Amino acid sequence: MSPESARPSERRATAGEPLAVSAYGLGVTRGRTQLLSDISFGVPRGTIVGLLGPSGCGKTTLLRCVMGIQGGTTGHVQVLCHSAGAKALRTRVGYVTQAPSVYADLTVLENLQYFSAALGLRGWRRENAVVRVIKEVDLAEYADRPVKRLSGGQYSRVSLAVALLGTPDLLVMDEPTVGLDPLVRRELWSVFRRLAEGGTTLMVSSHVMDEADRCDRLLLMREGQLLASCNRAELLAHTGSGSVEEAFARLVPRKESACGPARRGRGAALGEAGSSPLLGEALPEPLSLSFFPEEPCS
Ligand SMILES: Nc1ncnc2c1ncn2[C@@H]1O[C@H](COP(=O)(O)OP(=O)(O)OP(=O)(O)O)[C@@H](O)[C@H]1O
Repeated sequence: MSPESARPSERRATAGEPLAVSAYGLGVTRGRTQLLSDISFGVPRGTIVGLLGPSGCGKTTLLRCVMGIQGGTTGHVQVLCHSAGAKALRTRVGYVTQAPSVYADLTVLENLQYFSAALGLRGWRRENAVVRVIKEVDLAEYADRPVKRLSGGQYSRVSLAVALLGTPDLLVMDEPTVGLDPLVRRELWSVFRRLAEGGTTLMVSSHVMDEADRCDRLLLMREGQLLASCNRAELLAHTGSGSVEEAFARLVPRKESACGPARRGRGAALGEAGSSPLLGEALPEPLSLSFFPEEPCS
């Protein structure tokens, strides 16, 4: 895998192209706790969007909303022109959860055959899908090895291979690189970039801010709220920062965005400045840049 292939393209969506994911006024309440508040953003197709924020800020909850499996939600989430969780999305959206979702006692091949059968693939379609995903994640030489005898990075690639079986248009990944060493992380990001170049849209969560360098666009979160929705260059320019980590720190205490008011309207992050559900402190207006005219889904 070439390191060059892992470079973000800063790709921008073509005007008029429907977004892969759009969220408007998304909120999540569990019991008396508000986990997400008034989150709005758009994900252009064929891009890698990094969902970044500290542990516990709500990344998993937000990704579960995109998958349509989160309870207690308000607002709207559209995925590939369907409501999140719609039956039509089953083979079009892949989900890599934080917890391992493959069988440790089975080999790579057996896992892939099992999950492709569960997807309804039969005969040559199943065989083709298995061969394709093994190639996509570079696991051919480990195909006959039980998953429990793989390294952390190889294990993550098996989960990714399972998510790719249905040829998803959107891949949602919850901290896929957590706990992996820098070289393995780099390899995985090369796989993500290759997938994006092939047209797949990727939403990848991480609490490691330097992973932002690998993404086309960023969603920065804190305390259940969206701080920013823009690309890395815009974020750095508008906060006058040298790194995403510094930009994040600068955004948190601000009451107003230095780049002017966040845009409002379709496709913009619409969150209101207000009270943090978890800390009770005021959070700033979200920084919301470079939004695209969205073609309505027909
Ligand atoms: N069912 C629930 N009821 C109440 N609170 C919950 C529930 N599920 C999660 N939470 C809380 O919601 C907050 C957001 O959790 P979430 O798992 O989405 O965060 P995260 O950013 O993905 O964290 P991490 O990076 O550690 O995985 C946390 O404070 C968590 O304790």
